[in-house]
Amino acid sequence: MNFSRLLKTTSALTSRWLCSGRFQSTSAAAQKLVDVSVDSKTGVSIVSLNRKPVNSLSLELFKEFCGVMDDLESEKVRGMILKSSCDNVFSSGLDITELYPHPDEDRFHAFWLWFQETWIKLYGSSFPTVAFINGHAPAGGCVLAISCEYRIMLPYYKIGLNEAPVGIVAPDWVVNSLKSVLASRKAEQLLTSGRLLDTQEAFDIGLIDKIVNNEEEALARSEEFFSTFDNVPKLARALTKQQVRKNEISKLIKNRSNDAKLFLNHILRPETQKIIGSYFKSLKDRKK
Ligand SMILES: CCCCC/C=C\C/C=C\CC/C=C/CC(=O)SCCNC(=O)CCNC(=O)[C@H](O)C(C)(C)COP(=O)(O)OP(=O)(O)OC[C@H]1O[C@@H](n2cnc3c(N)ncnc32)[C@H](O)[C@@H]1OP(=O)(O)O
Repeated sequence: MNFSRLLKTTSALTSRWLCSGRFQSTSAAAQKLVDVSVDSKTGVSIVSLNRKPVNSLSLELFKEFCGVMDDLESEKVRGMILKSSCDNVFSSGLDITELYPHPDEDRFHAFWLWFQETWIKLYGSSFPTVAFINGHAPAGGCVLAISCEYRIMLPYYKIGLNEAPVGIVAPDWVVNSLKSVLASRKAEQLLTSGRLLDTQEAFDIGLIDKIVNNEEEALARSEEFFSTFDNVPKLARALTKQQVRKNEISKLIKNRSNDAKLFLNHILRPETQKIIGSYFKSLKDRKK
């Protein structure tokens, strides 16, 4: 089966969840969680995550984001820049309220499948992708950034995969995305320590590609990246990218339901609930 078909193929169980209209709240449908605009100078699409205050990643945001990715694929855009509309935060990662307290099993299953779907569409997109990390990008926020091809970040923010300190093990598709950016040893150090790096440290180890001081510079650096493909036929570029990334994507596509079940079981364990609960409480207490 060719890769484009594989990307569209999913198990019957998975498609039942992805296609069902369940968990579509009317207020969420009315509020735009993902904004899209086009840079008139360059023809590049700018996709801004817009779930205030910190772009925590909910089921509704994932669904809307996947719809945007489908539109960009069919419009055959020149490139995409992923950024945030929230002050100081690119994305604060998975919405912890999807995980705690004791989530509804059906909703969590759907949530996890849409998280996978987001990764598949972003990591496997045919067009070039840049993450403009214009704020903190912990955990799931970092996953979005490393799924893009190129990362540009503002100074003095934090990025990393801080799951281990809260007793969580990242799934292999997340680990492998990180290993597609960093050498295996660096990826292991980052994951096992769960340390969040500041912008300069992230640049020094190669987690990000450029540091910029403002959005104008970010757009200019993104344009330099996109223009490296100007003389490459679009289809050849897309197929080559997908050739490089297809093993990881195929592995997840074949294992989606199982991956979701594994995480559901893990999240529902009383010990995990307890750890996430105290972590969430500490987040809330910080401001008191
Ligand atoms: C923790 C359990 C993890 C379970 C994961 C399971 C499997 C995963 C394995 C790997 C795959 C990748 C998945 C990763 C998991 C995650 O993404 S879990 C989320 C982890 N995120 C974080 O640890 C970041 C937490 N947030 C912060 O550190 C800060 O909020 C910030 C991003 C640095 C911003 O700081 P700022 O001062 O600007 O804002 P506040 O802290 O005041 O936040 C405002 C408001 O928003 C609430 N909030 C923040 N983050 C989240 C979140 N991720 N989910 C839900 N709510 C969040 C915060 O509590 C404040 O609420 P208020 O006090 O009621 O106003």
